[in-house]
Amino acid sequence: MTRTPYSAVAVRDLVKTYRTGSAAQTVLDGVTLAFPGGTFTAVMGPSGSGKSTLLQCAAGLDRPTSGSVTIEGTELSGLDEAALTRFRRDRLGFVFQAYNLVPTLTVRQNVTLPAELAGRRVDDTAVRDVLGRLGLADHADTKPAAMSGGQQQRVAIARALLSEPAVIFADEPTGALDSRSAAQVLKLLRDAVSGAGRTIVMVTHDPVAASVADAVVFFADGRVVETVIDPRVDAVAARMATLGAPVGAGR
Ligand SMILES: Nc1ncnc2c1ncn2[C@@H]1O[C@H](COP(=O)(O)OP(=O)(O)OP(=O)(O)O)[C@@H](O)[C@H]1O
Repeated sequence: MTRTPYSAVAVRDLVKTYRTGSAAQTVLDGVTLAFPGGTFTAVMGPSGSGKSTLLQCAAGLDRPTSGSVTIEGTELSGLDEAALTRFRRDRLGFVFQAYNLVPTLTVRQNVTLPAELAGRRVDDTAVRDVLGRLGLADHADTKPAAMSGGQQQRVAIARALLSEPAVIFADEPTGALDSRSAAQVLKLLRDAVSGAGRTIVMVTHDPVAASVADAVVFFADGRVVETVIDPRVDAVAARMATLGAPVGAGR
């Protein structure tokens, strides 16, 4: 059966303006994008072009100045702060460059924390299954400080996957990793889309990471300049070069 594509995340006419004193900077300048359900999209562009701001607004971590964000049919501007926090916790997963693990908690405690905060029962079998799939079966009782960057990022992915989120937002998830760990992390994200039907939106500077996605959205000066479907590493690198971005920055 062919699945009908739908927009898991849709942003419309998104504008974000920052004011410092009397100066105003428009960081998102009327962005309209749809991220289809069950797909993996990379967002690329020069430093300062607005990628992280887009991700933060699309994920309900920041409010746009104007425009709308709809996730799985829910319009975020209609939610007050408490409802937005609940929505993020229940429906979204996050993976950041800085893994954001709690250092005093074990791997098992870290990955079950969002569910526990949400008052949901955590199924032990599901925890074991996810840790096993991510190659962390022997680390359930380890604390993050005793793990490599690649392992810590896999814990962050396990934490994101355990809540069975509709959408996973990732900001430079491989930015701090060596190429071997980065490849493992990208494969796990790819499998979450191809195997489990998750939707992923990932900001990256790395053409290799972007080539794992189904599509790349290129940003410049707060606007979408191009979308490439089935991206290849060389084509992505070439497009980034024309946008004046240093390719593979941060790696
Ligand atoms: N809270 C804030 N207050 C003021 N300006 C901000 C704030 N957050 C971001 N900016 C500005 O918005 C612009 C876009 O930032 P953003 O982080 O979205 O870019 P980016 O494309 O993700 O960059 P990078 O690739 O370097 O991470 C930058 O000029 C930044 O200084």
